[in-house]
Amino acid sequence: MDRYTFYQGQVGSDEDGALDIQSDGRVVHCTPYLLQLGLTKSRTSLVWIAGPLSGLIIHPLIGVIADRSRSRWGRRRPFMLGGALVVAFCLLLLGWTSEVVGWFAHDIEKEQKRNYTIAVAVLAIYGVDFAISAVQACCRSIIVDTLPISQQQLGSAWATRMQAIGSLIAYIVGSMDMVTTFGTRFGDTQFKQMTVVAAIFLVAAVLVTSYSVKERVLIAARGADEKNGFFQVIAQLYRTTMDLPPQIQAVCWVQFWAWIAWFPFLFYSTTWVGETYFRYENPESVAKSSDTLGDVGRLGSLSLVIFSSVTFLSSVLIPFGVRSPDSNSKRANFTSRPPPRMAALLRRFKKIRPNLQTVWFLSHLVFAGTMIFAPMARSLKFATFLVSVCGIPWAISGWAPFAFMGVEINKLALEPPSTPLPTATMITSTTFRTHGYRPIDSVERDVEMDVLRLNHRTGDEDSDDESSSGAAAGATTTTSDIASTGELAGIYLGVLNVYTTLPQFVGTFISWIVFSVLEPALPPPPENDDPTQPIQGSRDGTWMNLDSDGPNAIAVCLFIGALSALVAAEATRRFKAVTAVRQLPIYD
Ligand SMILES: OC[C@H]1O[C@H](O[C@H]2O[C@H](CO)[C@@H](O)[C@H](O)[C@H]2O)[C@H](O)[C@@H](O)[C@@H]1O
Repeated sequence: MDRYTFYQGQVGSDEDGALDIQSDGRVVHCTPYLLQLGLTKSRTSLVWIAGPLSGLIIHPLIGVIADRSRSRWGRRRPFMLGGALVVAFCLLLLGWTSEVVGWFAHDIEKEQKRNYTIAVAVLAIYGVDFAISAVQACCRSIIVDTLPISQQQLGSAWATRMQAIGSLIAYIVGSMDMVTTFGTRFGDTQFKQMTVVAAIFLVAAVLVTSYSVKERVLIAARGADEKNGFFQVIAQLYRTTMDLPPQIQAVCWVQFWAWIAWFPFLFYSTTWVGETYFRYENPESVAKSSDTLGDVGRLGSLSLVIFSSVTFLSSVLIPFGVRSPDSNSKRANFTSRPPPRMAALLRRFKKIRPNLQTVWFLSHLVFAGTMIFAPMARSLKFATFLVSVCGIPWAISGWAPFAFMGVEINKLALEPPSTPLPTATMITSTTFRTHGYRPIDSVERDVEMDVLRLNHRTGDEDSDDESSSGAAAGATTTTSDIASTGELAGIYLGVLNVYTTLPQFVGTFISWIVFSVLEPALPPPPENDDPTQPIQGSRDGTWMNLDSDGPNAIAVCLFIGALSALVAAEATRRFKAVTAVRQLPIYD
């Protein structure tokens, strides 16, 4: 990997790491917090629907709006920064909800104050989720926008690495006793301090990215005559979703089936690991424990730490052993000159390296082959082992679809439009680092000189100076050698996110059916009358099925997920069949 990829890939994905700190933290720590504020357990699920809802609505909407944005600060940065500030504000509001409500509502009844506090906390969570979707949409698009096609795979791999680091930091921060370590300067509870850490990480990462990444200013987009109103945006989204290019459609379908597979794993694996221990290995310990729910969580958390570590290691190591989707390019094949003895070995290794489609295909099989054993797990060790192995396919599933989308989206910008469009895409680059932002009128003055050559630049040119670019018009080049414009990155990644979030609703529905059929008599874990006290597990285990001979609903959900992963594998195989490195003519 060269400096360019490292730099752009890493900073372009830094905020993904920060995102994961906040999103993992919210799942592990927010539910007890909301319960403590007095929200009933059944209603917490209505709160967590904010995640998929925002991904379904906000991610694609911001994608389209940012694609069309002609801001002098670039198309993605204003949304990233604005979104990050809203997230930071909402996170702090979430941490200090009781205090904030106390400032505004003095003379009201305790019960009413409690209701206001819950309402503000829930609003803050929705604020976090909706704003984070905007940040997520833009930080994913900026990778597609800025990296050349040949480096899309590496850029996505770095994003996955940063996410994995973010998850690990979240677990470490969450397991530290922060109040004892740092005192009460940043809040008098662990939860408050975690919101401060998450807010600082996110804003810092977005600032670093905004400062470092060269973003292009859009001067006039294809179809620039179209209005930018709400209905036009929705119409464009609808048209694009209904008329996806086949390659992108194929990636979206893989994602759809893969997320039906991942949904039960991501939502229930922690509980499943803990439950396996109490149900099959040591049922007597339920009677001894005064906090079964907490014990289940602790056992599950350990498995998640191992899972995250495996994900991190896989995301660091696996990309070295995988051929890029556009391995024809000079850049994709570039490696620094190794010592002669190593050279032959490396050449042989490069020849046998599988490509990304194969690795993605195998990752679904590994997930399926692992989770198919879930109904047979009878010990904590085996359940933890199964969860840990899934860290490998999880690393690949966070990387492969975005790498393919990055390549395909940028190839699209190079293809001749099927219908003549009113204006050309005109984008010029701008950066904080080298010369700061130019006023928009000066940008407009030199548009014609440098902008129209954008699609002709080769991926090997890092320079800001676009006038030095240009293959001869009419020549033929491989798509991989061409720099990206990411013209429609926002909208296509938004559509991919629709295919990521819809299966989460399907997954919720499947789980609901399975739980209703297999464990209908079980009440939910008991709620606590005193919200300031930790949740107590039931001594007789009534919320947990301790019948070791009966069907295990979570394991069945995981098994269904494994079957869906097999469908995802087949969809990946088909995608592989239609993927071929194309030779595109360069056109003016
Ligand atoms: O429904 C919750 C969220 O689900 C997706 O995000 C999660 O998966 C991503 C990998 O595809 C990962 O990058 C992210 O950190 C996870 O939270 C979806 O992309 C989100 O829009 C949605 O809110």
